[in-house]
Amino acid sequence: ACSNDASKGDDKDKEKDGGTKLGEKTEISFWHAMSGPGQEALDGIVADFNNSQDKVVVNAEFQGTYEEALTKLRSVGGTDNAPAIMQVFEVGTKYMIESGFIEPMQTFIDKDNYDLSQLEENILNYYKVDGKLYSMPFNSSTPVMIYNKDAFKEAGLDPEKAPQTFSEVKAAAEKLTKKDERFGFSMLTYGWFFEQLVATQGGLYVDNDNGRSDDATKAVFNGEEGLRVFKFLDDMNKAGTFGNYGTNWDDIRAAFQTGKVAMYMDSSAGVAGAINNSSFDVGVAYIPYPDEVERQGVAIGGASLWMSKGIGDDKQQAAWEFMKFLASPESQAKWHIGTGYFAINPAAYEEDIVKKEWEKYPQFKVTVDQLQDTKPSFATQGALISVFPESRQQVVTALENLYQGTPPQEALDQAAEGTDRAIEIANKTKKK
Ligand SMILES: O=P(O)(O)OC[C@H](O)CO
Repeated sequence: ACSNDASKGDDKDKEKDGGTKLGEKTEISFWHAMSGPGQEALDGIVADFNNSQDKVVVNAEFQGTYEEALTKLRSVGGTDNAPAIMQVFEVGTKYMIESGFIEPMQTFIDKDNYDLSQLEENILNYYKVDGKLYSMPFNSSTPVMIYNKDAFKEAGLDPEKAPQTFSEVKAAAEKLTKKDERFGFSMLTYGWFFEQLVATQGGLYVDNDNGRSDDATKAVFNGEEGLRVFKFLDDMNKAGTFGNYGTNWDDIRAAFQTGKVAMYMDSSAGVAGAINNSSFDVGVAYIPYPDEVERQGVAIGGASLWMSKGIGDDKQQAAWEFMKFLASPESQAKWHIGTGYFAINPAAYEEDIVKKEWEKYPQFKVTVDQLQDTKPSFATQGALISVFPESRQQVVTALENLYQGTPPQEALDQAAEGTDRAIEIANKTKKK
């Protein structure tokens, strides 16, 4: 929670939550997990909001990665130390809904008659559960494949034509690999990319329509779609064309930007950084898919904003005002060009600053096209599981094991079994 001189000695104005009431002003805290260009852009928009009016002060506080931020939140959720607003990654959605410490966003949407139709439908579809919006979409991304166009030219590949299928990527990776100098392809050891490579084949992650028709009871990502992904990675790893940079985003991004890797998977939120920090031409492409299937598209990634329950009307109203400001076309235009995250409000794409940026960097538009080309289905809607963060960790371990030599099916099955156990425990606890 915040404190400053103006609030000292005025304890009766202190309300519980991450904020303090300062005379006429309501001060609230906003926990987020944005670093790098995301933090810079976010701080700018928060300052815009604070300067745009004199009733509310928002304090943006960085809490580490999505995983770290959620862990911290779990320890203070529902207490006086909880922030008024928290950013939680998309796979925390079901956990948050069931947490008991949030105020559903729908309450404010209904009260305010807020026009949801101004927001991107694909994004709302991800976050709507039983027709209700529990959190406010904010930073939405999809994965993309980013590549070094100069390296393509040098290897005799067409820099304007990125490889699309698994076999095309593998063949390009062969050509791009230079012993002791450069790997052809890489992917962060992160479950999100695996989830997306399964979804683009129309594959489900868990049963019950990806946990959307009923609570999931079982992982199904170890079927043929998941296996194709693990084999794809295994083939390149064995061929020496795959660079393993572990689990840290900064490491893989640095490897790309210093020319040690020619193609890699990133979030669309990594596009601005890749372009600005590389001394070569950067290409952005759709994520690859297996040759034998039809591409289905991608699921929404990123995070949404949640409001704490029990923090008093003033704080909640202040949080709602800020969320509406964030969703405006002006804020979303700044956010999109500063990061590569989508504009959750597509009217932002009509803003001059976006049009100019797209002319200069057509790479940004690829991310929007990929989302708009996506075929809606339970697969591309993304899975809903209360233990998703735990399941992701299982997939990380499976990928690590794969790179160490565990056969693809075996590595995958272990992750599926681990996920099943976590689901079973969660479902039992819920029933009690
Ligand atoms: O890095 P982001 O914000 O694009 O998010 C990626 C994943 O969706 C996080 O769960």
